Amino acid sequence: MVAESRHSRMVTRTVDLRSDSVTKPTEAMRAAMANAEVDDDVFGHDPSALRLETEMAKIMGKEAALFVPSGTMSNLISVLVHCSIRGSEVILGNKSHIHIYENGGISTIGGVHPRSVKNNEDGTMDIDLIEAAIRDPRGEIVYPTTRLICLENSHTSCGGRCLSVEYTDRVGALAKKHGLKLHIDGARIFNASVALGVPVSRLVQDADSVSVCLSKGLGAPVGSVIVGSKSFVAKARILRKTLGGGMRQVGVLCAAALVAVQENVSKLEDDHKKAKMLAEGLNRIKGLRVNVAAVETNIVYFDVVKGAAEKLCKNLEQHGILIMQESPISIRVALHHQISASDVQYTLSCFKQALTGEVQEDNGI
Ligand SMILES: Cc1ncc(COP(=O)(O)O)c(C=O)c1O
Ligand SMILES: C[C@@H](O)[C@H](N)C(=O)O
Repeated sequence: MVAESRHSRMVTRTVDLRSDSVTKPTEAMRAAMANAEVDDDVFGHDPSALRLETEMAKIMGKEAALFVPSGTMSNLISVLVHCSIRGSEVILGNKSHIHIYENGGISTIGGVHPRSVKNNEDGTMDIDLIEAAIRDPRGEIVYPTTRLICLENSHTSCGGRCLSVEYTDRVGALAKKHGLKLHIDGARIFNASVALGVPVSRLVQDADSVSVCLSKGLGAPVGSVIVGSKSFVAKARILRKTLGGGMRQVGVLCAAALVAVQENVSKLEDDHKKAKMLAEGLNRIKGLRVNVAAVETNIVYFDVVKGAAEKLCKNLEQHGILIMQESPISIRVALHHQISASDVQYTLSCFKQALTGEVQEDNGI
């Protein structure tokens, strides 16, 4: 515990807003892990993995599903299955997680060429710019071959903004028109579904594959799931093994994930409300700038007007507030089911103290 100077409060709690990937397994998840029915999943016999995959395929409205150790691996496998022929190209957002935060794996491991299109502030890419990025087959002597379009919903780097079902359907229609496949990085697709009030299966209806993170807002300790057609998932299973992602008694993890899916989807709306509450509070603090209207789910980006984001993060850490610096002037916070309304109020008081010197006692409730 970091002792504060006598002019301010002792640190009374830790509020971890670095990401929604930081949650700890609940008691129910730990019990499920301890009692999980397991077998060898490489042989396709782990009953808890099969149960989770069956449930996720049903929820997402797809034929099949595959448990994968991480969202990065599930995106990589999905792109590589769709782009299995050398010289393939994928159209994706210039701010997409696949393009920015996955070590360029689709190229360095998969040999797939990325063709980035500018992301708008709302996470979309202009449909006409996507169509313009599709390679003309007549130029095959010099061009890669476009085989896939990737969307991200909700969009992490665009502040957790949601792609509408209408937009997704239009991109799906464009992909079909050109004989392309559509993959959705749905790390937070349940957040988008809840925020839009659209069933998750409808939101991904036109997608040939979806990567769903169980370890983000759903709160599972580990893992993602790929959903798609039976033939797609069969190929994904082989590639998962190739990449070293085939695991043995993985039911221990899948049992926790099943609890997460059953218990935490209903908590996402509350995460969004707390994110909005935090954004509104931060926007009232002199020295911070927040686009409150852009907060649609559990992620909030904001600017430190005087550009001292690193100093502010360090100051807040001394009060037990953990946040993610995005740039010299911007910060990101992500709400999750283990952040209470009281934590939000405590966080706001710590920001206020750090920026204005005003100290408020933490009443701890
Ligand atoms: C949109 C998006 N896709 C994929 C990932 C990768 O997930 P993982 O961290 O499990 O590899 C993340 C990480 O949070 C993400 O935000
Ligand atoms: C930082 C990023 O890679 C991670 N996916 C997150 O949103 O926390």
